[in-house]
Amino acid sequence: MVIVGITGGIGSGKSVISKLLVAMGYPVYDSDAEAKKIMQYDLSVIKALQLEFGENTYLNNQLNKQHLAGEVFGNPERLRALNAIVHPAVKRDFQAWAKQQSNPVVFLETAILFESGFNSETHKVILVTAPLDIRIERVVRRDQCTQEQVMQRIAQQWTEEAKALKSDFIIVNDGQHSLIKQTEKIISELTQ
Ligand SMILES: CC(C)(COP(=O)(O)OP(=O)(O)OC[C@H]1O[C@@H](n2cnc3c(N)ncnc32)[C@H](O)[C@@H]1O)[C@@H](O)C(=O)NCCC(=O)NCCS
Ligand SMILES: Nc1ncnc2c1ncn2[C@@H]1O[C@H](COP(=O)(O)OP(=O)(O)OP(=O)(O)O)[C@@H](O)[C@H]1O
Repeated sequence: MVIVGITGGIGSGKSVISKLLVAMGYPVYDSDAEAKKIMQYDLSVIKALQLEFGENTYLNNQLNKQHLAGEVFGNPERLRALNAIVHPAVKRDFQAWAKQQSNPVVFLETAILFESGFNSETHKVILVTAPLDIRIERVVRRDQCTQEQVMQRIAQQWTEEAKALKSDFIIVNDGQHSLIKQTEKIISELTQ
């Protein structure tokens, strides 16, 4: 089985590529979504988060995302503490998921593949890129948040240049290049 990482900064278009791959029949592990599920049901993770970030980390038993985002995205030390609680559980969950897959090519989508060290799980990496101003504009529209909030997250992520050096394929998602053609070309190389 070939495990292919899909990475790229916030708003680059990873989820769009993942949706294309799912439509083409490939299994994709969505780390953001799975991390949220783990933070909602894994009792040891829940306890550790409450201890570190206070009781209001959960409101009516639901993860208080705004509270956590406010705590960590302007504060690298607090983000490290959050990552140290959540990432090991996500890694275990991904490994269990990968074992259950029968497709010879599967994908792991995460914005922070290299930052988190999850690239140790992958054989190949696809980097999705888009100009910074377009990424910010897309996320502001998608999440109804401010430019500053997007910039805070970008500040916690590697630059595209640093990620490109460690990636095998690059998909340019600037609205000018066909995503389907670029994805199909990569799939044909991966399956050759
Ligand atoms: C703080 C939380 C609750 C905020 O939730 P929210 O719905 O606002 O954001 P969401 O999780 O959908 O992430 C959106 C984007 O933010 C960026 N981002 C999220 N987590 C991180 C992180 N740890 N480091 C850097 N950027 C991050 C990514 O670009 C991601 O795609 C959430 O981001 C979180 O729990 N993060 C820590 C877990 C994590 O690292 N998840 C990502 C992959 S495992
Ligand atoms: N080529 C495009 N043209 C127009 N809109 C786009 C394009 N690519 C992505 N978008 C939109 O931009 C937003 C960000 O894309 P997407 O959610 O795929 O990014 P992401 O890399 O998964 O972000 P995150 O790191 O936050 O999870 C979404 O609302 C998406 O629909």
